[in-house]
Amino acid sequence: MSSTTHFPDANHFQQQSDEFITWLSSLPGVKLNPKIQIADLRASGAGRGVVARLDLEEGEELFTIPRAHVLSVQNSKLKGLVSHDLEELGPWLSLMVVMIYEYLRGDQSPWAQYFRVLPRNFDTLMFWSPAELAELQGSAIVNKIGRQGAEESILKTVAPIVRANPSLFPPIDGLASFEGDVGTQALLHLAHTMGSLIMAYAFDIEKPEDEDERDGEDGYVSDEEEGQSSKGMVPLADLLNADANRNNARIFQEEEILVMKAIKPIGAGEEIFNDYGEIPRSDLLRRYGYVTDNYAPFDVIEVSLSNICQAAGLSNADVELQPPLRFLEELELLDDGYAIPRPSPEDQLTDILQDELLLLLKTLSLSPELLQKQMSKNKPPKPTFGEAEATILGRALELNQAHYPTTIAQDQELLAQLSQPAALNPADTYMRRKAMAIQVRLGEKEVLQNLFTMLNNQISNQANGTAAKRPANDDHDESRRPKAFRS
Ligand SMILES: C[S@@+](CC[C@H](N)C(=O)[O-])C[C@H]1O[C@@H](n2cnc3c(N)ncnc32)[C@H](O)[C@@H]1O
Repeated sequence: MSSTTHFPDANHFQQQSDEFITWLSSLPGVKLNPKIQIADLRASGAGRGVVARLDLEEGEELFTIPRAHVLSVQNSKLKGLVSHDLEELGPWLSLMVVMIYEYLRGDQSPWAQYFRVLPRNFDTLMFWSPAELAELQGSAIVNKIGRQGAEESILKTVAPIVRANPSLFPPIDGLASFEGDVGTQALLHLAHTMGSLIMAYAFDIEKPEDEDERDGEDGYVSDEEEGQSSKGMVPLADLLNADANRNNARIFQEEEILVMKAIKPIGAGEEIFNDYGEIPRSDLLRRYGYVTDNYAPFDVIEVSLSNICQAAGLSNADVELQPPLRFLEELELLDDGYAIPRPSPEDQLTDILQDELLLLLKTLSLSPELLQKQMSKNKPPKPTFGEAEATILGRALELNQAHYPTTIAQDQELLAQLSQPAALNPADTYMRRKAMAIQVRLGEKEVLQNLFTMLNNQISNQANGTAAKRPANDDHDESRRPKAFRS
């Protein structure tokens, strides 16, 4: 969400938008379609956005920004002023250093007007207090925030450059330097601000032949970032909000320019939306600090390896100690956790369970003799999904569910209370974040509930099938049947 509390000098919000557009229009090569305008969407918690003033046709150009005006490592003069090779830091941290530099230059920066429209406070999970994060208890997202890792990277790579060049990075807020505890905290805060802007606003700037995509990451730095295209802040393009499948515009990266075009007809008064991707609400909250119901179809739950092992009766999930795990690890088919998406009504369980998860469940269901046989062949078993596998998965999901302190009904009631206009004051950070956390955990519990229903159906269908085939004198023990999974 972005309301008044997120922006510097929020009393001059409209004036800043106007000055930003005046500045941007004055830059050589920039083209702005007069049919669009920046809108103040703070009342709906969406900060600034771009709306159509008049009807726009599919394919119509909304604006053009030459690559030279992108706030990036390539375009900032910092790279010529420091002895470090900034690009070696990777796309995230190099842009972070450049943004700290440009921000600290104040009015001297070519992007000064741009910084004035960017928020300074965020609802991304990096900034949540332990009490706020407790509202997400049970969700795997809490383990993906990566604050500690981000701070280690900042202190290891960004801080030495900043501290070695005090004339380029003058300390702020009356500080003597970015050294010592206070200086370090100020630098970390600045770095987190820029890191969060990069996470929620930056584009991957492609070399013309690359693909356009925003990548996944923990903290601000992904493991796979080497060799990626660079990141850049694209003025105006990043004022477009997004709302799942409501996207009606897209950026096209050409040789010298970046062009935002309508990809559908857009009516006068409609908001112009970019596409941030099919992101579960947990991850949307982590990266962008907001949620909307339209992202609910992309919700996922994540079942951990340790819950699956516990559900299968293993005493621990230690790869060295558990032969089925060691076997899969050696085949490079073992993960720490497995995401399961929200099923749509037409999905079968096996449509939505990843192959690696099916394989793990199957392997854990094998008798010691059959496991030994597979191991001697050095081949994974065929990942069929029967009653034994469904039972392990169901138990693992029950363990997942037990981590949430509230029920679906309680969450629904809390959310209804918080949705009352009197209860939701945008200036009340805790309540705003709590409302978003409830939507995330409620969505995950709904996914669990759907999965329990599907598992119960699968188990009873299989049991009925087996019963139909069973001879009349069969002494099958009913008590060994799995109990129905309760949501
Ligand atoms: C790329 S920026 C878009 C411009 C932003 N609204 C602003 O005022 O600076 C992304 C941020 O916009 C906000 N945002 C984007 N789409 C939104 C939506 N549909 N509803 C609420 N907030 C949204 C979130 O705070 C997100 O981190």
